[in-house]
Amino acid sequence: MNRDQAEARGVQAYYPKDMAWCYGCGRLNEAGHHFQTNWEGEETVTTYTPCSEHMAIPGFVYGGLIASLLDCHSTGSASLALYRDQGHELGSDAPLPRCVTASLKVDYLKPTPLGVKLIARGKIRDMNNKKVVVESELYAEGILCARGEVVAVSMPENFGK
Ligand SMILES: CCCCCCCCCCCC(=O)SCCNC(=O)CCNC(=O)[C@H](O)C(C)(C)COP(=O)(O)OP(=O)(O)OC[C@H]1O[C@@H](n2cnc3c(N)ncnc32)[C@H](O)[C@@H]1OP(=O)(O)O
Repeated sequence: MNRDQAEARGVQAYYPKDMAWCYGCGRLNEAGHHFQTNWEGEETVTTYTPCSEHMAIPGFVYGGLIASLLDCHSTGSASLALYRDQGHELGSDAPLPRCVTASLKVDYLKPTPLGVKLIARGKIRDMNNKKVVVESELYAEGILCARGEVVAVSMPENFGK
């Protein structure tokens, strides 16, 4: 895969197979959302168009879907940020940093309409070699509908053990 293809596909296209099953962003999870996150300048961006099954109230998106989008957008952003900090860009051979969610906060500011493209835009607010704080805004048709803050932490070798 070359650099242009990498930018089109997002960081999740590079997660190793055993890490590609997340319901939000795992490319191998057939039932999942397949979110894709990449750089746009100094921001990170993830887009998704919810359909009727993602409904909360007729016409409006379920908040849990928004939280999922901000969650995976942020862990993907954290991987991208640590990777760039290590001097790598998508498409290089070095292994990607693996990040999990330690904390997820969402503020729902306005009802989010169904059936239109949602755009999550993230900024790296704080970072060290094992923790990244990502602040994000979620827009629908140019309207700011939600804000998120995620603390993403490098996945320990003994994760789950
Ligand atoms: C390429 C493949 C990709 C692979 C990607 C995998 C697929 C995508 C995943 C999608 C997202 C998910 O759903 S992930 C699944 C949901 N999340 C989980 O199951 C995580 C469960 N929790 C844990 O395993 C653990 O609590 C960790 C790993 C999150 C933290 O472990 P720890 O042992 O406490 O970490 P520790 O070294 O002490 O802390 C490191 C830094 O993080 C801070 N910190 C720790 N926990 C928190 C917290 N809750 N809120 C705020 N900050 C925290 C500490 O203060 C410290 O900051 P400082 O002193 O350095 O400043």
